[in-house]
Amino acid sequence: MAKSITNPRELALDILIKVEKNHAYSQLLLHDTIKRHPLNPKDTGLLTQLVYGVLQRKLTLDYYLHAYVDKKKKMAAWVKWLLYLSIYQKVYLDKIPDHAVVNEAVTIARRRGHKGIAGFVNGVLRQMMRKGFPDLSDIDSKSHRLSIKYSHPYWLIERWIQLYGEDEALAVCETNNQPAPVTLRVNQLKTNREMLIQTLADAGIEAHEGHVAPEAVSIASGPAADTKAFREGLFTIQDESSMLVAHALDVKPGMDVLDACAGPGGKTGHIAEKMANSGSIHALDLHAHKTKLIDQQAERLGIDIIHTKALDAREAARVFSEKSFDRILIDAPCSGFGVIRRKPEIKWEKTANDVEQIAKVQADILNAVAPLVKTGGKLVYSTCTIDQKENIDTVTRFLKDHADFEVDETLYKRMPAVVQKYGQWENRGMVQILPHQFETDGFFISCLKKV
Ligand SMILES: C[S@@+](CC[C@H](N)C(=O)[O-])C[C@H]1O[C@@H](n2cnc3c(N)ncnc32)[C@H](O)[C@@H]1O
Repeated sequence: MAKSITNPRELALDILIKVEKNHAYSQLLLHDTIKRHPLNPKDTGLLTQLVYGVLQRKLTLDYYLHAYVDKKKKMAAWVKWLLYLSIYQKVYLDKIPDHAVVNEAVTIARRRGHKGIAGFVNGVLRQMMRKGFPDLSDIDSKSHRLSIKYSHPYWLIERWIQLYGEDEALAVCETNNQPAPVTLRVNQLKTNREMLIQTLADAGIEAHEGHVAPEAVSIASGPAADTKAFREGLFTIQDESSMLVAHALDVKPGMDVLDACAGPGGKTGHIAEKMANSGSIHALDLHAHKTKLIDQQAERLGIDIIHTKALDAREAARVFSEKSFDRILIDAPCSGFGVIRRKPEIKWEKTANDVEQIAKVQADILNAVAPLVKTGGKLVYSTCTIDQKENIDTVTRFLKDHADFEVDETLYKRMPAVVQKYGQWENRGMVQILPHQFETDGFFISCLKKV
C-alpha cells in the first residue's frame, strides 16, 4: 500500500496543482484531503492557510518569483506551485524560519523530480532568502501595480472601482485576501444562541454571539463541525450574510414556499426553522446530488416540511400551478465574487463573459418562477456576488418587464440595524453588502412584492 502523505506542504501542493489542472474547487479538495489524511490540528491549520493563502496571493507570488526566474524559462506546473508555496511562507507567515522553508521545498523537489530540479529549487530559494523581494510600489503602471499588490486580475479591480470607487474596491480586494470567519446559525427549533454557546464551550470550542444576524454564533477556535452538537442538528455552518436571506423572505408558519435554487440547502433549513417547521417548502435544484444534501440537512435539523426535487427552475411552471406560493426564494447561481476569500480560484477563473452568461440564466429563472407567486406574495432574489449586472441590473430589468411586481420596501426593516445603516441600499428593497463591511460574505438581497 502507498504510504499516506502527512506533510501539510506536500498535501497543499497536490491540492494547488489539481485546482489549476482540473478547475477543481479548493474548498472541496481541502475538505476531502483533511478527511483522508490524519493530520494534527496545527498541521490542518497550516495546510488550510497554505492552500487559501497561495491561491489568494498568486499574482503577487508570481511577480516575486519572476524577479528571480526568467518568465521564458520552462517550468513544470508542480515546480511553479512549490516555489509559490515557499515564497508564501517566507513573505506571509512569520513562524517559519528561512532554512525550514528551503529544506522542506528541496526535500519535496527531490522526491517528486530529479536531482537537477532539487538543485534549481534550492538555488532560487536561497537567492530569494538572501536578497529579498522587489518593492511593489516601484511598479510604474498603476493598473499593473494594483493588480500585483492586491493579487486580483485588473479587469475585476477596474470593474469594482467603477462601481464602488477606489477605496471601497481596494478594501474588497484586501478582504478577499484574508481568512474567512467561521459562523454558525443556531437551529431555533432545538436550542437558542446562549445555550449553543455554552454547549460548544463544554466541548472545548470558543464561541461568541455573531455581530450581524440575530441567530449567528461566531467561532473563535475549534472544529465545530466535529461536535456532537452538530450531529444532533443544533446548528448549521453558514455565513452571516446568508442568514439575512431568510429574514428578507418574511416567512410565517403555515406558508407555502418555493426555494427555486436550493442546493445544498443552507437557506432552505433556515426558512423551515423560521416557519417553526410548519407549512411547506418545495426545494428545487438542477442537480440531484444537491437535493440529496438538502434532505440530509433537513433530517439532521429535525425538519419535515421540505420536499425536494431535482428540476431546472426554468421549468418550474410545468410542475407547479400559477399563484401557488406565498413566498419564493431565488438564491441564484452567480459569479460568486462576494465569496472570493472562501473560493479564491473564482477570481482567476471567472471572466466578464461568464458574468454575461450567468446574468441571462438569472433573468430566465426570475421570469420562469414569477407567475408562481400568489398575489400579495413576495419574491426574494439574492446572490453571493457584488457584480451590478447580476444584481441591481437583473432586478431592474425584471421589474420593467413585470408590471405586477414592485419593490418591497419593508425589506429594510427586516435587516439588522448595522446593515440598515451601512449596507449599500439601492432603495429600501435592495441591498448590496460588500465583504469588508461587516466581516461577512459579499451578498445582494432584494425583495419584490406581487401586487
Ligand atoms: C447559490 S447556490 C444556492 C445555495 C443555497 N440556496 C444554499 O443556501 O445552500 C445556487 C444553486 O442553484 C443551482 N442551480 C443552478 N442553475 C439552476 C437552475 N436552472 N435551476 C435550479 N437550480 C439551479 C446550483 O446547482 C446551486 O446549487
